[in-house]
Amino acid sequence: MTARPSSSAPTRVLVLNSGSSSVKYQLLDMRDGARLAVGLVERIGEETSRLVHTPLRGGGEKRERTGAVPDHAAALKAVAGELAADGLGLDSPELAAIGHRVVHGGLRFTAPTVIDDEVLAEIERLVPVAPLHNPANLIGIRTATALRPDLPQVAVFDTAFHTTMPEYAARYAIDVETADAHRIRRYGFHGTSHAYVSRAAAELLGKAPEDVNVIVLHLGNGASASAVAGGRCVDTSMGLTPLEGLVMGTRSGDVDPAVTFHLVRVAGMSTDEVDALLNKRSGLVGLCGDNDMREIRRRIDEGDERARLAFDVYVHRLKKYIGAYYAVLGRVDAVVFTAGVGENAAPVREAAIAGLEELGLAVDAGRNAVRSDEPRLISPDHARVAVAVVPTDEELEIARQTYALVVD
Ligand SMILES: Nc1ncnc2c1ncn2[C@@H]1O[C@H](COP(=O)(O)OP(=O)(O)O)[C@@H](O)[C@H]1O
Ligand SMILES: CC(=O)OP(=O)(O)O
Ligand SMILES: [Mg+2]
Repeated sequence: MTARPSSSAPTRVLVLNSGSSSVKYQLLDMRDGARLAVGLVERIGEETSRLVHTPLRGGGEKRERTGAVPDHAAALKAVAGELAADGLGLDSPELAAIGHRVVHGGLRFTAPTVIDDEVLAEIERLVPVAPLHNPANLIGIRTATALRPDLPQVAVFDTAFHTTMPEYAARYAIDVETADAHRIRRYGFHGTSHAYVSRAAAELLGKAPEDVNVIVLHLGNGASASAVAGGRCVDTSMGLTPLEGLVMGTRSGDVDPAVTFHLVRVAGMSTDEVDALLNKRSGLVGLCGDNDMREIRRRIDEGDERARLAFDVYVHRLKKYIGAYYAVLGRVDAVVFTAGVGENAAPVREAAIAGLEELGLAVDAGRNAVRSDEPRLISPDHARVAVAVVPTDEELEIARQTYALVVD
């Protein structure tokens, strides 16, 4: 920990990571970074919502509840109730702040920020460029503020880490005046994860972050790649919104922009319908009906051709970005896999690196098969470029940034 308060000051931080249909949360004690409770509410808005709450201190039992949770506000109230039942409630005087993941911070927010009405208004203004995420983040902030109006509420932005990108990487090749008038540029997302994982990868290599160049592949439901040179992001695959780049669970990633005009002009779809198609009915789910890589692997093992094609499209895109960012960086020290798919799906890692021996990249089958929560190398000994798996921890990183801001 960078900052240490006086012995009587509150030391706990609650982190809320509100996604489009889920809320993940962690309560941490920042004296040592220990997690006191973790949990998630998923499938918010459906009949089959599920809350899983795990207290790690205080002796409470892990609990799972199912049944409709209608919206994010209800989800957060349920979370507050679970924490209170373990004596870890939001009314605790030990709570120093609440840290919120905010997906889009535009050009203005390049660092963690204490939220006031004006910051809230700016996050709201950015809703059109993060339509699946910023509305959920706003509900999280408003609900938490209503429960503890006296506490600092801190926003930690997905976009912040990417603000170091050079202008030629951030700019789209469209008319400059139009782009500037509407603030159209590459912003990039998952930055908290890319920052945390690139630093942890340097540590795994026994080097300072300033001395290493890494390609980070964050493969969760949303997925993005980044090229990080000496600790600074120099390019990333997501753009104005979290729709561009890699193939994702339900999002298309890169498509010819003219696909949109074609669907509007020729297929007669509305703009909102195309938006929903590309964000919610594309990617793995659009290709084969499933967005969970576990299910896709199971279907492939049964000989399912559509699942095979979905996997191949996913891996092909990933391989293209590895090659592109290799070229952008010039020298690569490590290619690092993280998030749900990256940490768990050995066949994705194997297939993405296969055939890249000329680039000094290879995966050792035995190492790749190991399951672990620890950062680890999966490349063979003496490989020119390391290939690694580094579990991400966006919540810990958000807690650290939140706490550092409020104790100073
Ligand atoms: N054991 C596993 N094998 C393959 N894929 C997995 C495994 N566990 C999780 N995943 C994948 O990880 C995805 C979720 O990743 P996660 O990083 O938790 O996403 P998000 O934070 O965007 O909700 C799941 O949809 C699934 O595809
Ligand atoms: C920005 C983004 O895509 O986030 P998530 O992976 O949580 O959907
Ligand atoms: Mg995630």
